[in-house]
Amino acid sequence: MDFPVEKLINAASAARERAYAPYSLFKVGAAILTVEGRYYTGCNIENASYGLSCCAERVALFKAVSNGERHFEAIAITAGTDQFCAPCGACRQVLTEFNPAMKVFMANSKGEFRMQTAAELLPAAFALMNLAAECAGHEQAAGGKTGVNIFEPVIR
Ligand SMILES: O=c1ccn([C@H]2C[C@H](O)[C@@H](CO)O2)c(=O)[nH]1
Repeated sequence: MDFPVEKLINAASAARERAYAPYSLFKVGAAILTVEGRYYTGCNIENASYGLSCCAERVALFKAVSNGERHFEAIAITAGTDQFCAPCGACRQVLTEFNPAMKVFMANSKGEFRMQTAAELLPAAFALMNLAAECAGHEQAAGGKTGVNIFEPVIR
């Protein structure tokens, strides 16, 4: 490992302290690391309208993307429990969008972890290429003027 996993897990643990989880009382923290070595953290943020709650992983990733980041190396997740905290299906999809090879460190309260890549956690993910046929139709309808190259990944 060419980066300190402990540091990433510690950042996730610190972010967890700021979780807003008055409904589930289940606090989660996440920390995502860019390929250039920058860290962004997130915690889960719940809502009285339960379904609007957002997971720690997506908060961390969206903070990073909105700050101009697109290239991610790894993410750590902890719920401060004995179990290694695994990302939910929605978060797996969102992580995979930016890097299927992203290392996902699922940590427990002791700082121990299990690691799998985003692609291992979400095989056969829905992706940009699945939109290709549909996008091609739009491109044709627009007379080839949408400027969207559907055959180039958006993020690389
Ligand atoms: O990986 C996970 C799993 C769950 N949660 C949040 C969603 C909800 O606020 C609470 C209970 O599911 O934990 C996360 O933030 N990340």
